[in-house]
Amino acid sequence: MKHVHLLGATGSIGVQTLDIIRSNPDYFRLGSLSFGKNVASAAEAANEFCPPVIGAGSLEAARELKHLLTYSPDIIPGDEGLQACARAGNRGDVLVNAVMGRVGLEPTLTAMRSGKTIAIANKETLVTAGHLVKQLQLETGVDILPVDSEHSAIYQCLHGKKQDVNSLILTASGGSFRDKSREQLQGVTVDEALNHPNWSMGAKITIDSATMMNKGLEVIEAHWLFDMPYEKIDVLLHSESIVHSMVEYVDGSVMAHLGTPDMRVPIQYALTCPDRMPIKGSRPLKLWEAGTLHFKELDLKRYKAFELALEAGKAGGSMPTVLNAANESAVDMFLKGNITFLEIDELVDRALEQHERIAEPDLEQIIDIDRETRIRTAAQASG
Ligand SMILES: NC(=O)C1=CN([C@@H]2O[C@H](COP(=O)(O)OP(=O)(O)OC[C@H]3O[C@@H](n4cnc5c(N)ncnc54)[C@H](OP(=O)(O)O)[C@@H]3O)[C@@H](O)[C@H]2O)C=CC1
Ligand SMILES: CC(=O)[C@@H](O)[C@H](O)COP(=O)(O)O
Ligand SMILES: [Mn+2]
Repeated sequence: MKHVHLLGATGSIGVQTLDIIRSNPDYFRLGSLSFGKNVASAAEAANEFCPPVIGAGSLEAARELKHLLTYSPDIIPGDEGLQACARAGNRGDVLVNAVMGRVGLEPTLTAMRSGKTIAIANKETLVTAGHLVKQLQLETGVDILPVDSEHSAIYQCLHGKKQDVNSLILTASGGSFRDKSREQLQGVTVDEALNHPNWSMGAKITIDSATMMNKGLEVIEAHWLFDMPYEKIDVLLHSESIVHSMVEYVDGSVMAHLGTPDMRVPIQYALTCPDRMPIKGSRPLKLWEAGTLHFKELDLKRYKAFELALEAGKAGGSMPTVLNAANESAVDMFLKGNITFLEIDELVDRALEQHERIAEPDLEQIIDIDRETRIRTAAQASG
């Protein structure tokens, strides 16, 4: 029996993780869950799985939840709630980090210190402080397993090997505006941006896919997860999202991972690997139904956010922290209708330009830089 602790249980990845736990009651038990604001969904999940520890986004959410529960778990509000989930249970348990944003950083570090395996969907944590996560992984020896579809694909293609690799090739769908030129992005709406061609995901990552920031964040994520220099990480446009990513080896062989776009596959693999289990309701890939698969080189001028992310990743130090904080802040403002789609890139660009790079920021510095960048980005948008 594997005990799973789930950060972000009410989100897109969280709900699909619960689906896997529900389908395999003999293999998995929920040790704790966290949620932000969605009290109704959290109550439903809690009453079904009865985890003894629950992290709530706020005191108000914690109070509301208590009235809806049919049992009496420990309910801890605020960031301390995420930390309580990260500490709950025993060494060897798994923490599925499916919370959105850099708020996932501290609980990841706490869960690692408490000896948990980390199944990480929360890419913002690795972008913000990849070097700290990596350092702690060396100290604790815990496993960090990818949930993000591209990274799960690469993990499976690498098959435990790191040598003899020419390059990691991440595929990118192109997002909701892939058929538009940069000029045509003037005046696009939030609803249009949220209309991803292949995946149904949370709002923030869907906007990141539309700007192509998502792929930039994923390159940085791959750098840390697979210990791979940026020169050996490529991105290829692939409109069908069937080839989830590839590894090219020194003899020219290319290993690819294929499947229908269904996040339950990488989520479950992170929980069962190296074993595999069937997934109820998941459609196996029929290549003849898919027909032709398309691949195209990425135009950096079209996807400015991707270029900014790549530069920040290569510059290292505190630059990726700034990239992520400015992007989270800008995407939030776009979703609220306060800035235009094209202003997202502009605000991230400005934040990076204004920042004086720190080579090896510690946790305290990272938290400060993250906070200051968000404040500055919001001020610049309204100024
Ligand atoms: N969705 C997908 O298919 C994929 C997602 N990812 C990554 O996984 C992560 C989650 O994405 P996704 O599931 O789409 O996101 P969602 O927006 O659907 O869900 C986010 C979850 O995090 C919670 N949350 C958000 N902000 C806070 C906060 N400040 N404090 C506590 N909890 C919070 C939300 O709670 P509530 O809703 O209750 O407010 C919700 O449970 C992201 O990092 C994303 O990049 C990676 C690959 C694919
Ligand atoms: C499902 C998943 O892993 C997302 O990160 C997905 O990759 C987004 O698609 P694109 O960023 O390629 O549009
Ligand atoms: Mn992805």
